[in-house]
Amino acid sequence: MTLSLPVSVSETFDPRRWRDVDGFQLTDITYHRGVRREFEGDTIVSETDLPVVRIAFARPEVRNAFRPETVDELYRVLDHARLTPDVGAIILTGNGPSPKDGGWAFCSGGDQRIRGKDGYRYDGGETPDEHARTRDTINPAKAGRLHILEVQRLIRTMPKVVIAAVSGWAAGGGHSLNVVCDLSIASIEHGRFKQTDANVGSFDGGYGSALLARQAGDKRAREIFLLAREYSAQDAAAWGVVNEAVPHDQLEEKAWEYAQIVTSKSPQAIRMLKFAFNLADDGLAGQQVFAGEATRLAYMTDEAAEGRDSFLEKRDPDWSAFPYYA
Ligand SMILES: CC(C)(COP(=O)(O)OP(=O)(O)OC[C@H]1O[C@@H](n2cnc3c(N)ncnc32)[C@H](O)[C@@H]1OP(=O)(O)O)[C@@H](O)C(=O)NCCC(=O)NCCSC(=O)c1cc(O)c2ccccc2c1O
Repeated sequence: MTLSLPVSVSETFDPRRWRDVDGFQLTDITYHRGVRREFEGDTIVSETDLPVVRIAFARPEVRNAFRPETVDELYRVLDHARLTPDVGAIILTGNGPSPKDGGWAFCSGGDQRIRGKDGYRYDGGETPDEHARTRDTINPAKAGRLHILEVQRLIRTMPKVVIAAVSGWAAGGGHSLNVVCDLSIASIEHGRFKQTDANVGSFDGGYGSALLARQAGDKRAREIFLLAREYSAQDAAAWGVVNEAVPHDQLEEKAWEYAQIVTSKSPQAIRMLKFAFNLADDGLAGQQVFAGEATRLAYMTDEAAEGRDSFLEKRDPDWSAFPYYA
């Protein structure tokens, strides 16, 4: 098999670092697996998978706004990453720039052109030009969707670290996505933040606002939502909404570095830490996720094996080897 570099999907994308992930028909999202390649001259002689994937919004013409199809694809690839046992870190970013005006975006939230009364609508239009799609071409038989919230929950509860690389605008539901990621890096030149929900009659009253208050403090979070003013990547770093602001041409390099560091650590320790950070804010749902990992750890002990074996062997369990620790 001849090995080759993937097609470039963004000015920030380094094809030498990534391979396409097979088996997906994607239009609104791109999905790549990190690799280490060895070359002989220009020829790739070997390719080894690394424990990181890159997932990106691919609608730069509309500042990477999401429609239901985008959310479906995003959920599918995130869940694939979650289920891939040798992947430990996910970089979430926005491809760009826009071919229309050169603007950059991480994600500008729900696509307002296809917002119905009950949520965002699948496009039932026949037109091949997706940018000509309007509310008039919406298939009324399809239910309105707000399922970006399901994506938020998946990011929050997956036992892997999700790193936002904010390549441009993080607005509305895109702002909330950055908030819910575990770690964030923003482009100094193009990273811009604005929580526009109240401008368009929307409100993320869940993670998007509550976690923001955790990160930036209550008054600042109220300011961000209630005044809906633009703020910079440097402000975002100073306020705790991102971990670092870096030059645009180093954005994905820095995200890659974070991913390499995270995946050099103990997978068990990383998932226990992520779930421990979530636990208090996520209430019983957070306790359930954390406790699930504790159960997995317990299953690995001889004590738990004795419980299972005694049942299967139809005998009383012998707990004598297992002390009541103080
Ligand atoms: C993001 C901007 C501040 C960028 O401004 P800029 O001046 O750089 O660019 P333009 O405004 O000229 O945009 C270029 C081009 O893109 C189109 N576009 C941008 N954003 C969207 C969008 N969200 N939907 C549709 N189209 C968009 C824009 O119209 C231009 O197209 P042309 O054809 O004219 O070239 C600025 O663009 C902006 O403010 N965008 C809107 C941000 C916004 O309000 N987003 C929605 C917030 S609500 C939301 O996301 C949301 C979704 C959910 O599913 C929820 C579920 C449950 C609870 C809450 C939810 C929620 O809040």
